[in-house]
Amino acid sequence: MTTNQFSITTPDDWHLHLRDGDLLATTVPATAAVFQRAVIMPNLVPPVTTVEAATAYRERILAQVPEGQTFEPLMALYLTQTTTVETVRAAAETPFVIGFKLYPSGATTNSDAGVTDVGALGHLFEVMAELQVPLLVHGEVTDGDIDIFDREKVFIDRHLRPLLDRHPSMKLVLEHITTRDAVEFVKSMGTNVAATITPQHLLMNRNDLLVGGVRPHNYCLPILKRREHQLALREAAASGNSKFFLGTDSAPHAQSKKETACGCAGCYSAPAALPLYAEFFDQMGVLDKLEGFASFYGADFYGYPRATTKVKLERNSWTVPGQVDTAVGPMVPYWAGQPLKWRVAT
Ligand SMILES: NC(=O)N[C@@H](CC(=O)O)C(=O)O
Ligand SMILES: [Zn+2]
Ligand SMILES: [Zn+2]
Repeated sequence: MTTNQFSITTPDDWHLHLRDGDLLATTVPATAAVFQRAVIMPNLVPPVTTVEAATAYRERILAQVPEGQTFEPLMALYLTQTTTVETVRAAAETPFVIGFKLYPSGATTNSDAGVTDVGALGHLFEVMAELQVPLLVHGEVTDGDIDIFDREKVFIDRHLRPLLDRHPSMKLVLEHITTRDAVEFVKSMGTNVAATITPQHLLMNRNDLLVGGVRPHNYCLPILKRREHQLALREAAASGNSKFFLGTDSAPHAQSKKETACGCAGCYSAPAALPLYAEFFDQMGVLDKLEGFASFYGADFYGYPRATTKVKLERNSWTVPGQVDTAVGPMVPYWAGQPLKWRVAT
């Protein structure tokens, strides 16, 4: 690798929100420009709960892929209290359905239809484990008496440990991890348990949310944690441990919905996703570890072939735009107005 440019296998984004309707004209090209595949989150209104709904949503996404690009959306189905075993079996038979997403009800954006009683879904988990259908988890409890900074750790202890005790072969991805507790939990489990990490949780901690004024564009869920947790995530990603891989959790909301008295959670990182991760690996002095994290470990975990094309990164500083115009109004991307050292060469 030379110091000023290098190529990696085309990466995949294992956790992405594209939304729907007119916004797809912005979000799909932004990700398709750099990523080969992405796991498309199902938290639409209404949520994507069936193979039929996922098939229709996937068609709407594919209609926005620019000419000449080969972007592949992998659809996650929204797990609810009334998901049936037949739907699990149908998911297993549909190649572009990657698995089920578990949102605790009320935990995050558009999660009202989420799970209220994890313990009552054992019959589904049994079939998922048997058929090796992955379970993707937003790991936070929602109880009003649990502090927002403790919600991930409590979810792991209260729900994930018992779930994996009962279904030890379950293929499970703990999404957008934010704590040392999550890093240690994932490391302590077998190769069937992995985690995604976002750029914001690698590059920031809660000071970046709250010091010197509240910064709504750094507000996402699970919320940024204290620095000690950030350091544990940085160590995990930079170590080259294949249990930890790229999932941006790019989650666009209109500027007017972020800069308001009760702002939405989510960072729109897609316009700068790969340069943001490159910034992190560069900070750690391990740019050579970017490719495994971004392009190999997720594909290997899920059992997809690694991409066969490459993308080139060059050291050529640029500034993330302050605003992106979309059909639903302006959006402020994550890292807006700040410099990044690396860019994707076109
Ligand atoms: N991460 C977020 O803060 N928001 C996501 C939902 C999610 O991934 O929890 C969104 O859909 O806006
Ligand atoms: Zn989430
Ligand atoms: Zn998400």
